[in-house]
Amino acid sequence: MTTTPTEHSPLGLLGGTFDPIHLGHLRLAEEAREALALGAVRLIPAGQPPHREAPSSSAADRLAMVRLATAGNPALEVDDSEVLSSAHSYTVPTLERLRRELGAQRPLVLILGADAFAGLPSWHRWEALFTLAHIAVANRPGHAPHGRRWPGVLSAALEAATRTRLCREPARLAAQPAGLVLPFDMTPLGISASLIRDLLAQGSSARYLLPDPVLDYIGLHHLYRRN
Ligand SMILES: Nc1ncnc2c1ncn2[C@@H]1O[C@H](COP(=O)(O)OP(=O)(O)OP(=O)(O)O)[C@@H](O)[C@H]1O
Ligand SMILES: O=C(O)c1ccc[n+]([C@@H]2O[C@H](COP(=O)([O-])O)[C@@H](O)[C@H]2O)c1
Repeated sequence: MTTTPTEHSPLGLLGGTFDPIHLGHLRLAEEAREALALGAVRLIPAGQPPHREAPSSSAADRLAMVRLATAGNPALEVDDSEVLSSAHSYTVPTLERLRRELGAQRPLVLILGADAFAGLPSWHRWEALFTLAHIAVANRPGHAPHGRRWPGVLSAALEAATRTRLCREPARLAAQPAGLVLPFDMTPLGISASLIRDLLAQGSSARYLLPDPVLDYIGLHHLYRRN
């Protein structure tokens, strides 16, 4: 049985550097929304992402591309708070702000690819994430193993934090505001922003890896060219 999402349904949160946004991100948001009966998914472009080099394109360009990619889909919202801030984009303070905005009871679901999930123990105040949101983890080709293969593969700290929270039934996400970890399967897409940046830097086509309006924006603004 499928449930119709309402404004009280769990809200999905998809953070990313989005340098640039691509179809892997959009299918991740769409498939999470559908599989987990989310009311909407809020995309949160990072301003200054921690734990990686500064993005190639500016915050303003990455935000503009996220807006172009999500235009016309009311189920995809854009949160510009991180990208407009000069502070490092740490996820726990962002979730604390969303909790103040949305209240203590609204189920929030942080959506991560398997690679991002595997790196969680290096995040700022990472254990607080579980008190603020559920975490939904999607498979990603070429990255950390997924779901049933987690035991013995995740770091000991992450496995210990996950063990008692592991959940296989999406309907449970709506019954509490935070605290569950749910692996889910999406169409495997071997698309990454770095692949797209590399293709564009060498003058190759990136068409059909990202939405046409985003590719047009990249061309118009001469982004990701080697020179
Ligand atoms: N093809 C994909 N399949 C599943 N998850 C993805 C995919 N691409 C990105 N994600 C997830 O989206 C989130 C944001 O990713 P990010 O903006 O860093 O994109 P990226 O393609 O990984 O970028 P880069 O190649 O620059 O590292 C992360 O949780 C990441 O795991
Ligand atoms: O809070 C942290 O310490 C932290 C460390 C690494 C990544 N994140 C967030 O995870 C999301 C995906 O990061 P990235 O680097 O894969 O684009 C993005 O929203 C980042 O702000 C957050």
